[in-house]
Amino acid sequence: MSKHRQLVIGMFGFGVVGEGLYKVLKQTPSLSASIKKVCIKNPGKKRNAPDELFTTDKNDLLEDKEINVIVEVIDDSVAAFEIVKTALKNKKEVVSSSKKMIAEHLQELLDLQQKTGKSFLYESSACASIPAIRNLEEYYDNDLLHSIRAIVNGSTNFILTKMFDENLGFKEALLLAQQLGFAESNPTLDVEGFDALNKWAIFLCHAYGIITTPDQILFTGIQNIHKSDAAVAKARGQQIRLVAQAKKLTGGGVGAFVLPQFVTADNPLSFVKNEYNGVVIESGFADQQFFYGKGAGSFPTASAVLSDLSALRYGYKYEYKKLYHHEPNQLNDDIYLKVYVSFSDVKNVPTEDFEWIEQWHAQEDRKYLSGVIALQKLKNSTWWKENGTSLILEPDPILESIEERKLRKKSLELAGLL
Ligand SMILES: NC(=O)C1=CN([C@@H]2O[C@H](COP(=O)(O)OP(=O)(O)OC[C@H]3O[C@@H](n4cnc5c(N)ncnc54)[C@H](OP(=O)(O)O)[C@@H]3O)[C@@H](O)[C@H]2O)C=CC1
Ligand SMILES: N[C@@H](CC=O)C(=O)O
Repeated sequence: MSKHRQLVIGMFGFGVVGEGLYKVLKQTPSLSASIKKVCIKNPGKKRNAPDELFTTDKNDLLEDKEINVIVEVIDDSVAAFEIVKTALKNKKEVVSSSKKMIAEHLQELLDLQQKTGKSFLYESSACASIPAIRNLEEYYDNDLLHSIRAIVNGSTNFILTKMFDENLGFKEALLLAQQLGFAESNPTLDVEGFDALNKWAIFLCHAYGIITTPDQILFTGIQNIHKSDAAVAKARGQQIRLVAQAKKLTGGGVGAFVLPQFVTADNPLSFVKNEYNGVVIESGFADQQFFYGKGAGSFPTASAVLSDLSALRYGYKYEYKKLYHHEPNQLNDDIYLKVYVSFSDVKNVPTEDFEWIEQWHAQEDRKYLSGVIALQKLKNSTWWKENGTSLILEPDPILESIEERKLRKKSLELAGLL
């Protein structure tokens, strides 16, 4: 693709992101990109654009030879995959925001890119305005990426901020997130952690060359966080955030999960509020780096789509360097997690599953404990998301081995001190 190539865009979707891109493109004439046609679902809706721009026939875009780029920003992951597949097969470049679709079809999408040789870019799909994917792909093109911790869902971060900093109720906060265009059409995807999980599957591919499906990663959302948990966080001088985490393990592989976590005041994620996202990277020689920006909303998301369009003019493609040019990593679930669990009845908590329990607290109607449990045990059970039980990771939650602690315990027992 030459530097001066005109981008003729066929866009699917004219909602929060699509309309945002339409407005943003109008203000960016230097890009030499124009939207020729927009395919939407409901023809009866009033649109802030000329009627003749719209169609409900996908072939008006997919079969139009003049259209060389398809922008797919719809809220239906099944239809989105069909659109992207056909567009690539029809030799069009594609830009997409649909993280659910991408995470669920990563391998097929990789194969299609190899087969068709066409670009498929999706910077806006994870952390919206933060250029995280391209940085992981290009800048951290080595094996020194020790860990990534990130807030990748704007809606849940917005809800936590409104509830715990501004005393709004959960429903009120969620409604606001919906009205502001941050939440998914099905907000359960945000609240119960699916959206963060999908984004994390995309990050794992670009950071570590791991191709996984969302069902292989331990996760939950913010649905079970209780008022008493917020009180505990406050008393400790900490914040609760929904954190996605991945860490290269000394024994090999990468430990990864998406769970609520207590973050200490010195953790950069503690000041990420509202719909903002944040990504903390620990790497070999640079030590710690922090990326921060809006993770949801019309213009912030459109800005990332715009950047992908701009990259297309220069023929940019993801090379999936960690996957194709390095030894790809594997997920490794053989780790232990330091967890806080709050509950109303201890019979709902299998305390025998814990390696050890460090703290017990019994308040009037709500109790909590802090202890260490194997990640596998959480993955193979559901007690920690049922019966109003709330599980939150402690700060710095990963233990790669518990052997040392076990040995210490054994020697204390032998010395008669336990
Ligand atoms: N909102 C955000 O902050 C962000 C959203 N995303 C992702 O971007 C995508 C779009 O999100 P958003 O704009 O918020 O969603 P909206 O619900 O605001 O808009 C969805 C749009 O998709 C259209 N649509 C749905 N199904 C079809 C179909 N089969 N063919 C053509 N058009 C269709 C709808 O048409 P109609 O108007 O006729 O109903 C609507 O215009 C989603 O995948 C979302 O996860 C990614 C990052 C941030
Ligand atoms: N629903 C998503 C939108 C952006 O990806 C979020 O809240 O982060």
